[in-house]
Amino acid sequence: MTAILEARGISYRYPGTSADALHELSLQIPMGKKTAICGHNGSGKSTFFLHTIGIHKPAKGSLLWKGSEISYKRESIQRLRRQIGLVFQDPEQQLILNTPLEDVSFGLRNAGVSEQEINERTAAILSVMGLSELSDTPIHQLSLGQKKRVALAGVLVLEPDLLILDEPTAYLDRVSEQQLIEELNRIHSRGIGMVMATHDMNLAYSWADWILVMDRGSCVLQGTPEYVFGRGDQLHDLGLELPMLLDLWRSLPEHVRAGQAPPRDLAAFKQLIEKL
Ligand SMILES: Nc1ncnc2c1ncn2[C@@H]1O[C@H](COP(=O)(O)OP(=O)(O)OP(=O)(O)O)[C@@H](O)[C@H]1O
Repeated sequence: MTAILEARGISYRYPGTSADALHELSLQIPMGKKTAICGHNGSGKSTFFLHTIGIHKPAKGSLLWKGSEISYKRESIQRLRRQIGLVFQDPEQQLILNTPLEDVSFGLRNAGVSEQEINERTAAILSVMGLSELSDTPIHQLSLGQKKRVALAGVLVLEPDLLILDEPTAYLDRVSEQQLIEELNRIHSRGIGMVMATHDMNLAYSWADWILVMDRGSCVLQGTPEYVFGRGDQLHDLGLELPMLLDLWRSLPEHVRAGQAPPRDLAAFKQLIEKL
């Protein structure tokens, strides 16, 4: 497996606290895959993400981007931020201007792109994200799902090599979640690697092709969904549930499961049941 991003034994403690938020964290984000980072509240997912774009600097250990150690010098962090796009959990932290059009074009303007290209790229991404009709609507009038889309558009317009999403489906209803996942899959099919932090084990199971599990600032499990979710007892001890589909699958009689891989989505599961 080739890693696009790798943490080697990084530790970090927030000023004024008495415990490490990241503790000798080592993990690998594979190139071009859809990676889910799971772990309960406070396990260090967001803190790790903030290290990847240089908002925090590890007290110990190193981070490697495409095989080279990240130096925390100003120019290299600026370069890194053009290649790694981080979408925060709370869009309010990300959106700074008044309308989707202004906000999405801001990053391009900052990067010194010509006005004509800014207009073209902004219009294209707003259209892809279904936001064209809202492009001049004041951001404070948008729904949370719409704001999340604007934040994602603002990152995507910069054409990052790796997209990092912190709990992108948090507080979205099922329909908005489904739309967002379909959009992410379309983006992934254009060759952009993705990392998503999520508490939702059902989503991690159906969406990701690589899973990392964090606990108390360390990565305690990493591998394919089959490998990680095959360790139900360990997940249980970490306070994480097995995905519902896998649980249901395991309750089917053995002769039904024999020689078959567990279905990863509801449609595949329904097909299997219909055959019974
Ligand atoms: N600004 C901060 N100041 C002090 N401690 C912090 C700060 N942000 C996070 N922490 C602590 O660092 C640890 C890791 O938190 P972090 O937000 O990275 O976890 P997380 O896995 O992203 O959690 P969640 O799933 O709730 O978003 C927690 O113990 C948290 O209390």
